[in-house]
Amino acid sequence: MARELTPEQRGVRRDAVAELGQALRDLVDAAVRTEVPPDRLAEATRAARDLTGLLSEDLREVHEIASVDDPATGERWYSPVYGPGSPVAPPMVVQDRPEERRCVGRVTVGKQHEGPPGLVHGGVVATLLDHVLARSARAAGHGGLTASLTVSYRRPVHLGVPLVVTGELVSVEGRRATATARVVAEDAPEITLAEGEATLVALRADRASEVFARTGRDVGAWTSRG
Ligand SMILES: CCCCCCCCCC(=O)SCCNC(=O)CCNC(=O)[C@H](O)C(C)(C)COP(=O)(O)OP(=O)(O)OC[C@H]1O[C@@H](n2cnc3c(N)ncnc32)[C@H](O)[C@@H]1OP(=O)(O)O
Repeated sequence: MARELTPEQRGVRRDAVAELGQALRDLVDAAVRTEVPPDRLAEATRAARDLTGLLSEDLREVHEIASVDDPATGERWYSPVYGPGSPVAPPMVVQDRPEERRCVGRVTVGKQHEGPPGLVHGGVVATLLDHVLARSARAAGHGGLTASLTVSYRRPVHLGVPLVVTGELVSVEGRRATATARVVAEDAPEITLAEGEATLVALRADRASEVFARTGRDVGAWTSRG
């Protein structure tokens, strides 16, 4: 069952969700970096279980869209990439530039997303690329699901370094769009650390109704506009 909020209630809730999200990201960072003794870990475990109990007093079913989200535009407050409320999002801050068919993400990746020591996990790099690839197409009016994604890892991507992740819509043919993306360090933009290319396919309206039926909402953002 959808939980409808007035715009004012949604604004208040979004602020609270973002504050909790930041507190939880700080907690996750501390959890993966701590070297406190086992008795302090046990104490933290008890506190974490208490917190889970508090938040579990009212939970959404797994397909239910959050009351702070806007399914028509596709803004997700718990997105694992940019969601202000997500404890696992880096989070990337993304600016849409539809007039340039581009979007630009800024992010600094922390210890919880480490792969090789001191480096960002390759799957996380692919996730960041996937997001700006799909988003550059969406921002230009060609929303779709990622049908294929290729990633080339050119240089190691270090933790704790401000990154710029840029996606660009290259072409559109019917329901199919092609986009390219790259990751650079903010202070060395001429060196490509990783790059990606994706085919995004907009769902036919009848297929979208089927795919998103379990949300119980009208989800328009991944559907063909044609
Ligand atoms: C503001 C917030 C922004 C948020 C951004 C969110 C980013 C998230 C992006 C994702 O991660 S999406 C999640 C991962 N992707 C999926 O779950 C997709 C799963 N796959 C499918 O649902 C279907 O395979 C798909 C919708 C992609 C295609 O099914 P269709 O039945 O619509 O395809 P169809 O066979 O009719 O082909 C339509 C066109 O797409 C092309 N196509 C289909 N699959 C392809 C493929 N794998 N590679 C390349 N092209 C492909 C196909 O050739 C054809 O081209 P043409 O129209 O030119 O003939």
